[in-house]
Amino acid sequence: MPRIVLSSDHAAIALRQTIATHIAAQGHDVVDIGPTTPESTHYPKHGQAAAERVASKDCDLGIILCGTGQGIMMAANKVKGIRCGVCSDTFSARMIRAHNDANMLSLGARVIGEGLALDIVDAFVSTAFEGGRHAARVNMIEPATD
Ligand SMILES: O=C(CO)[C@H](O)[C@H](O)[C@H](O)COP(=O)(O)O
Repeated sequence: MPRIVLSSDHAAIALRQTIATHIAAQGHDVVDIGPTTPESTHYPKHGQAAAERVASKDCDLGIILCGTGQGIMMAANKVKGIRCGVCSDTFSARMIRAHNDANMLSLGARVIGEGLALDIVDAFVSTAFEGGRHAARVNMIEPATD
């Protein structure tokens, strides 16, 4: 089971906590780095903090949320080694794993409801990268450093 880091800004605390409970019940090792209090905060620092957990390989995957999912995704993708996509449908959630080897998923808590969010999360965490022809393309996004 992958170890999964979660983070959000103030716009998505309740949905993030629901997702954390959901994937923990599936047996995933969940690292929820908050925040837990509802004060307004700044999505870039939360996106970057989660991305650094994934980039350092402390965690295998990351799930981040803000109001739209867009700003926190932009921040996460600035961290070397991160491939993060915003998803509002399950097909995209499967494809960003299968074809793009995305290691982070971003969700918009003001865009989608809880049921769809959990389905998207399930699609993301249960899909493996297909490799093959997709590997060369993913390598063009960012050359491997290992
Ligand atoms: O959606 C967002 C960025 O893409 C974030 O949730 C922002 O925090 C949002 O824009 C904040 O809006 P708010 O009116 O300050 O809650």
